[in-house]
Amino acid sequence: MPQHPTRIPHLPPSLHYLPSFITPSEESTLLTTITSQPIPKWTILSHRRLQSHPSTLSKSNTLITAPLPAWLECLVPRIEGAVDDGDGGVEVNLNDLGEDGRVEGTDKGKGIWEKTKHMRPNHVLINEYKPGEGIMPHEDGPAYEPVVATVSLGGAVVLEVRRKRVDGEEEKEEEGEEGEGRDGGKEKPVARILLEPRSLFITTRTMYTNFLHSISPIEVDEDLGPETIANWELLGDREMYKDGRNVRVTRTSLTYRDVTRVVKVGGLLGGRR
Ligand SMILES: O=C(O)CCC(=O)C(=O)O
Ligand SMILES: [Fe+2]
Repeated sequence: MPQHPTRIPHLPPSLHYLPSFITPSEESTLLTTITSQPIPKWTILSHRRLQSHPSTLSKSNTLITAPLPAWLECLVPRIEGAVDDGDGGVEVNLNDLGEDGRVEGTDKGKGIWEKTKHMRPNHVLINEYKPGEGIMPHEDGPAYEPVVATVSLGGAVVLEVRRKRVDGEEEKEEEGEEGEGRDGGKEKPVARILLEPRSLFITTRTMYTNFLHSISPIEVDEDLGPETIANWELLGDREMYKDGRNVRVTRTSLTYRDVTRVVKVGGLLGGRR
C-alpha cells in the first residue's frame, strides 16, 4: 500500500483525491436537503447557482461566526480523517518534484485543517452546475485559508488546473496571444482532474496559492484517459469513462473552507476584533 494513496501523481503533494467518499444514499439525502433550501438561499450567477453556509461573506470577506448546519457539519470529521497529508506546512514548488511528483515532508499533519487559523472549516459554498455550465479560471484567494475540501454530488466533471502567472511573465507571454486575459484562460492546463460523484478532492498550500482552477462550460468532457487525467489511477470507476467521454448531468459541489476573517454577531456593525 503506498504511503499516500490519495495523492494525485505527478503533481505537488498538496492535492488529494478519494473516490466513494460518501455513499449513494448519503449523496441523495444531501441533494434533497440542498434542493429543499428556501429559494433566497440561492445566489443566481450567469453560469451556475450557489449557496453559502452558514451565510454569505461580507464585502470585506468577513464571516459572522455561526455553526455550520448539522447536515454539512456531519462530514467534517470524516474529511479531516480522510487523507494523510503527511507534509504539514512544508511548501513545495513544482520544480522541486522528483520523477514521481512526490516530495516527502518533515512534520506530519493530522488533519488537513490542523495548520489553518481556526483549525476547522467554518464555511461551505455549494455550487450547482447544469450541463454546459462551468466556472472560469480563478483562484480562491486570501479570504480563505489555503485548504479546500470538495465533495462532488450528482455528476462528474473535469476540473482544469493552470499555473498562475506572475505579472512579468504575463506581459511577456501575452505578446502575440490575442485575447488572453489575466485569468490565463487560453493557457493549456497543467492538469485535468476528473471529479466523480461522491468523491472528495482536497487542495492545499501551493496548489491553492500558485494555481488557477476552472470547469469548462461544456456538455461533454472529452479525451479522458490515463494520459490526460491526472487522477486516472485513483478513480473509483474507470470503466464508466472508458470511451473517453463524460456526458455531463447536473453536478453539485460542496466546498468546505476556513474563512480567515470572522466576527461575532454585531461585529460588522462597529464592534472590533
Ligand atoms: O465546483 C467545484 O468543484 C469548484 C468550485 C469553485 O472553484 C469555487 O466555488 O470557488
Ligand atoms: Fe474556486
